[in-house]
Amino acid sequence: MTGEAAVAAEGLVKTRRGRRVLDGCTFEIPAGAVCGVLGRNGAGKTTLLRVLAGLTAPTEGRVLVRGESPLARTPGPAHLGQDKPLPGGLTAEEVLRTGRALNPDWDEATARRVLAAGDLPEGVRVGRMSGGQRSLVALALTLGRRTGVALLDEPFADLDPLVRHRVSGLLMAEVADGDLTVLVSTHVFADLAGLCDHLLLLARGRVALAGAVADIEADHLRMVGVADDDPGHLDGHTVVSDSRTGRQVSALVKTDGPAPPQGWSAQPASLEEITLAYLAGAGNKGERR
Ligand SMILES: Nc1ncnc2c1ncn2[C@@H]1O[C@H](COP(=O)(O)OP(=O)(O)OP(=O)(O)O)[C@@H](O)[C@H]1O
Repeated sequence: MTGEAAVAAEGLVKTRRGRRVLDGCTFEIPAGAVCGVLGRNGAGKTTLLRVLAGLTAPTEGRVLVRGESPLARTPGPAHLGQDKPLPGGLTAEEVLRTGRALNPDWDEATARRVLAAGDLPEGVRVGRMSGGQRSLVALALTLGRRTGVALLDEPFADLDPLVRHRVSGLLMAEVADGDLTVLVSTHVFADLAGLCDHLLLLARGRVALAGAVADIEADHLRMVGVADDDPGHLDGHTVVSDSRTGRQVSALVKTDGPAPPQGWSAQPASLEEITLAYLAGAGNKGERR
């Protein structure tokens, strides 16, 4: 594990009630990346983001955020949890004032840009806001904390489409402008498309796929051909997931060579196709890879 990555994990295990909910995760995310964290329900995304935020310690292995253990960093990385706790009696303005008072490296301009994405009514207390409006205030409070790494757990879940679009644009601008790395978990593929240049896919607490989106796209193909048996490998290409109609097989493969096998056609696969193939493949072919 190099200290140069913005976020890194090595052999990370987290057990809950004796069960390994993170099971040997190793990955590195470079500075300046926007990394989508994907996985099925219960895959371990929230647990991973909480470990990276320093809110809970690894059971085994270690994580580094900007070269340090998040447990040793004060303040820890900016983290937006799914519960988004906020004092219901404060207005958005008062929440930002509190953020400013508590954080020496407070970034008022960014916090205000996030709030402005939602056209919030003035003077309304957080407790009387809609769910989406409250989420936006929580996101403003999180991104106002200039810690270099933002860990966002389903930040878009209850934002309307226009606010999602604006917040995505704002995140990309923040990353392009400065020294920020973002990890963002979501179940909605459309939230990630265009926003993320890196991907971390978790399946049952393990890293199923990680890396730069461009590399992942370059490394996978959709191959179609005829086969009698389920293909585990196609001339060295590793089958991630396949489906069959009669004898015709359509396989999503991690390509290890330039040419498809004789009689098979190959075409590029979209990131969504690749991700879905890994999610499907992890359920029934995990041992084969
Ligand atoms: N405090 C806890 N005590 C016991 N088990 C827990 C606890 N927190 C999480 N888990 C378990 O850890 C596993 C991973 O949970 P986690 O919330 O990290 O998944 P997730 O990928 O974020 O899921 P979702 O997409 O549904 O939010 C689940 O099986 C969950 O039941």
